[in-house]
Amino acid sequence: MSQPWTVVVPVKRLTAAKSRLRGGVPGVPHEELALALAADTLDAVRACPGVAEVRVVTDDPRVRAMARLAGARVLPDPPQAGLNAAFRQGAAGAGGWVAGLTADLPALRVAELAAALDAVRAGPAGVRRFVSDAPGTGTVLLAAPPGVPLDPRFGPDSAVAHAASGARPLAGDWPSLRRDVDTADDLVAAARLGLGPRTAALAAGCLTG
Ligand SMILES: Nc1nc2c(ncn2[C@@H]2O[C@H](COP(=O)(O)OP(=O)(O)OP(=O)(O)O)[C@@H](O)[C@H]2O)c(=O)[nH]1
Ligand SMILES: C=C(OP(=O)(O)O)C(=O)O
Repeated sequence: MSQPWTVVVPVKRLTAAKSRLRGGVPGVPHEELALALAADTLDAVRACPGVAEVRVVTDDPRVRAMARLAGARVLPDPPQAGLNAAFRQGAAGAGGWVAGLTADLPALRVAELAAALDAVRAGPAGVRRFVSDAPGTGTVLLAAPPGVPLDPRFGPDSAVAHAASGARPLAGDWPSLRRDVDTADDLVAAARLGLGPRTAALAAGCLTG
């Protein structure tokens, strides 16, 4: 069997996470919602064939507990260093195939993640690959083959930044993987695809649109 994947999932402190979503879903406590988005994302990653290890990088005690229950290994955030440093921390020493995934994919289908990871393996040797988000400007997944540093460039316009750094986009039809949730409208779009159980239990009845 070919080498399995390590998937790195950074999660911001819940008090600061998903600030663009804050107040966007009336009646739903914001930190519970941010936690549910991450929990549903992690459940899909854990269930994905070929994923041997999930590493959650966080400083948040509730996220830490949730991630451990979900079977992930938890690493601390490098102090004040931000998202790309969190990805680097998580990827350090992984050895084999490594993917970085955002934690805001509550509609994520296991089969779509598996298909994306398979497409990375089937592609050109030695090349980093990424999956852009639904609008095409951001990144939801960045993957590196064994021996190639992940070299994350997440942040504003990260699709362009990843391409400029030599990573190549993956073109698959993976709506649930590309549906990251930054705003209330994004959550409505994710609900149309089908939310994971944690997010659905909290928010499904509170969404309009
Ligand atoms: N560990 C860690 N994770 C981060 C950090 N910044 C962002 N993330 C995570 O990276 C992923 C993508 O980030 P964003 O989509 O910008 O999420 P966010 O920063 O919570 O959202 P906004 O506050 O609205 O920008 C999410 O899973 C965040 O939880 C960080 O400094 N440390
Ligand atoms: C973190 C990213 O963006 P957003 O916050 O828009 O999801 C990104 O796409 O790299």
